[in-house]
Amino acid sequence: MFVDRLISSIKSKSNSCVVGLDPTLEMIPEHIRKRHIVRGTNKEIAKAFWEFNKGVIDGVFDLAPAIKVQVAFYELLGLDGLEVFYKTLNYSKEKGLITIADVKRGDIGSTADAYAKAYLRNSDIDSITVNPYFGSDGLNPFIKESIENEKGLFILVKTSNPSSAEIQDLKTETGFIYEKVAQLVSTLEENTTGFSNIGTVIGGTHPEHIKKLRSKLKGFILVPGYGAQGAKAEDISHGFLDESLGALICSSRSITAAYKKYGEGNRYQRDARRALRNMIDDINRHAKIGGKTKWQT
Ligand SMILES: O=C(O)c1cc(=O)[nH]c(=O)n1[C@@H]1O[C@H](COP(=O)(O)O)[C@@H](O)[C@H]1O
Repeated sequence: MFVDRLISSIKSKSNSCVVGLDPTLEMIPEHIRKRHIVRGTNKEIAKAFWEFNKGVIDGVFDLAPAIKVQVAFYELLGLDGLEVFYKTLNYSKEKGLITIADVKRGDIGSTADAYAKAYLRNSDIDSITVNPYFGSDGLNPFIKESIENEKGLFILVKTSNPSSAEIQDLKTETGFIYEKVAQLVSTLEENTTGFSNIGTVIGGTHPEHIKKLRSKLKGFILVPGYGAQGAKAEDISHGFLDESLGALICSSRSITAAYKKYGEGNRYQRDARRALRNMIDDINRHAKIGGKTKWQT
């Protein structure tokens, strides 16, 4: 089961922090840009992204339990970028990391079925993010493929961005829209004992939402927003249950571009590692259960 693999990775690394690999040209250190980019073609930029990603993975794989790769940054470079997307997932798997392909897919049943098969039958992908806006017939193909392939899902419930309230916080007669989504997810999880393979996404920028929903959800909550978007460890702590499990805290730019804060581009691996260590210490200090911190780092 996906969730067993995830928990085992979290326990072996003693933390729940996820590194996001969302490269942009501006993020790539000078020495890597110089090596690959002459004319600025997609092929050249893709080569630079690959060297950068590989370097970050080499710098953090023994600390982080999981990696999240957001597909948009690779789609931007067409086929050359997509090749790097899949190579990055493959290399992360080789390094023993749980992989989250952040693809945020969702559609009518037949199309959702194709999306679900495309990602959940890929052996380098352990889990994906899913958009629930199509309702249960759009979600069912993802559930089916996740069960058949023992993969995980993270379904968007309350996103981290400021305007998420425009739709997700709208009130219906029987509750807020985000609550309806959480309810729908919990019906999909009905028959599970322990943690479910079907998780959710709730932004760390919305601690009250995490607090309100944690006990109603059986899966892990993927919590983006720590670092660049301003979510704090204390905000996120509501996502943890017994044994400091239940939340996966994700940060992308604050880890991969840490060298811009700490020092030189040619030390980006060391600086990504340092930023991740700081994040782990900070999150673990707040992952308290009954006043006790489970993990000492
Ligand atoms: O599903 C996600 O990962 C996600 C959901 C959400 O509500 N907010 C959010 O920021 N994300 C993703 O999390 C990452 C955040 O990146 P940083 O702000 O650089 O840490 C990006 O890949 C976003 O696409």
